[in-house]
Amino acid sequence: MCTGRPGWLTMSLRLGQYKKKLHQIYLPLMDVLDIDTSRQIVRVEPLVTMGQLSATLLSQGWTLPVVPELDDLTVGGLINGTGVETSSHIYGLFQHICVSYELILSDGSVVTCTKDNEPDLFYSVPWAHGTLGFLLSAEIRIIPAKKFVHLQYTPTYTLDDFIKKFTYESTRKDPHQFVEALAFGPDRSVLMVADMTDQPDPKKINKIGHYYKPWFYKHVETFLRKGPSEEYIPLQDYFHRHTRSLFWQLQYIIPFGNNQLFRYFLGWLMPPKVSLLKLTQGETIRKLYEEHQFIQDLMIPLNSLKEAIGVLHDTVKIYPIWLCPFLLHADPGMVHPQQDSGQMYVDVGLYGEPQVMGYQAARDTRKMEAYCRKTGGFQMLYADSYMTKDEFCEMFDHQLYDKMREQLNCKSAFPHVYDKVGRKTLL
Ligand SMILES: Cc1cc2nc3c(=O)[nH]c(=O)nc-3n(C[C@H](O)[C@H](O)[C@H](O)COP(=O)(O)OP(=O)(O)OC[C@H]3O[C@@H](n4cnc5c(N)ncnc54)[C@H](O)[C@@H]3O)c2cc1C
Ligand SMILES: NC(=O)C1=CN([C@@H]2O[C@H](COP(=O)(O)OP(=O)(O)OC[C@H]3O[C@@H](n4cnc5c(N)ncnc54)[C@H](OP(=O)(O)O)[C@@H]3O)[C@@H](O)[C@H]2O)C=CC1
Ligand SMILES: CC(C)=CCC[C@@H](C)[C@H]1CC[C@H]2C3=C(CC[C@]12C)[C@@]1(C)CC[C@H](O)C[C@@H]1CC3
Repeated sequence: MCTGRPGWLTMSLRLGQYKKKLHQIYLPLMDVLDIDTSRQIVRVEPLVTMGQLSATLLSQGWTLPVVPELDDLTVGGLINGTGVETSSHIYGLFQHICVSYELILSDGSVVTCTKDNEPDLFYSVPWAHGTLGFLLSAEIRIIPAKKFVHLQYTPTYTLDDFIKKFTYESTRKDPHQFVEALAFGPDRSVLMVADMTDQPDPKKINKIGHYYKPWFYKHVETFLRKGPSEEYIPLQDYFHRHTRSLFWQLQYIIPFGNNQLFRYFLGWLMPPKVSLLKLTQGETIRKLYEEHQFIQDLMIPLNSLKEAIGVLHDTVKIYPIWLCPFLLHADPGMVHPQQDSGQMYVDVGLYGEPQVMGYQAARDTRKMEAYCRKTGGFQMLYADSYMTKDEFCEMFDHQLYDKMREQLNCKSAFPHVYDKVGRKTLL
């Protein structure tokens, strides 16, 4: 079985060809069920999207501690896959802000698991991609929101200076609420730290969410020339700052999309729905993307970042690179740090056309996957994974997952996670 959500509607690169062979279960569950401000918990159904949830919560003065960026990401996808954002250096991944999951298992029974009640199930759901049961609802933590974020930009001009500042901001004892960086070259980066506030300086307010405003990453790049700066951005605009340009993917789809005239006259049409692009894609465009675009997030220990930037420069040379630190909690499950306590990792996001000569998608992605395993890191599974099953099992800890698959009679009910996300099975 798998969910009946069509592959073109999802925010992953794949079209979900496995769905054709499996029995599809339709789960039209798209409601925000309850906002309990005394417990600071929101209860939601799996098809609730980030755009929908953040708008609902913000109107009441609340927000999720981790708001993954793109509007159409769903709670179900983020729990059964994973989610990360610029507050993750404090709170961890999307799974770490979840308190309970209500699931329907292969035998039709409904169970609610938390870290204290059915902990094995609770810890094995994230990253399992719906191969242990179907999610019916989840309880997620909420925190008070403010109206603006105070965002400070610091350009750096050497890799060493960048690594020093980024590591400091990611690991300091009194951290800023949001930490992010964009690397525009091996030696040119802009570090961004931000905090929520209700008292913006009116002269420094920048409503970056307006359709006619420059794409956010282009705006950030200007600080390499202008030097350090600060501004106040409405919180909702901040949460969805990379949505309008799909990070920097829109430049390949609409190369003139950031042109001032285009933005003023037609900017309100942006971004095109990812689902519409997927639905209308066609085989030629799909192949072009597969062969000429490298879209991957590598989640590696922070102390490997300097080396990783060098390796990525030699292997794919794609800029900007999205850098987002996150705390990997020492919980059981598919991903955990190599030490007994939480460890700071960094999501290294590459979304673009490799600028190296002779790039070959399968060969070079496998090279990056091998490098990722070597550092003790892992790959985000919305993207294409070219690993063999043995390599996949080396990257993701299958101990608890295998135990739960056995215990819950999953083997005849759901495919193995590798068979859902592995590129080889789609060829
Ligand atoms: C574009 C869009 C934006 C949205 N934005 C928001 C938002 O900002 N905030 C928010 O909270 N929600 C939002 N939603 C979700 C919306 O609130 C829900 O879809 C809502 O349930 C729609 O109500 P409806 O009357 O159309 O119900 P329907 O879509 O008809 O039904 C909703 C659910 O209730 C079930 N249901 C219906 N009747 C019964 C019955 N008699 N017994 C048992 N179950 C039943 C259906 O199976 C379905 O699961 C949005 C949805 C869309 C499509
Ligand atoms: N900032 C971020 O963190 C970003 C994250 N992403 C990634 O995008 C993906 C989320 O996209 P989205 O379109 O929301 O999700 P998808 O529909 O792509 O779902 C992702 C996986 O979760 C499973 N799943 C979804 N809902 C349920 C459910 N109710 N019960 C059981 N399994 C379920 C799906 O199973 P099935 O195949 O059976 O449908 C699928 O394997 C995640 O993998 C995430 O990591 C992408 C961009 C940014
Ligand atoms: C911030 C994190 C962790 C990830 C961001 C990933 C996004 C940049 C990609 C997620 C889904 C991707 C898709 C495309 C572009 C890049 C993403 C938005 C396309 C729109 C590219 C054009 C194709 O025709 C369809 C793709 C669908 C998925």
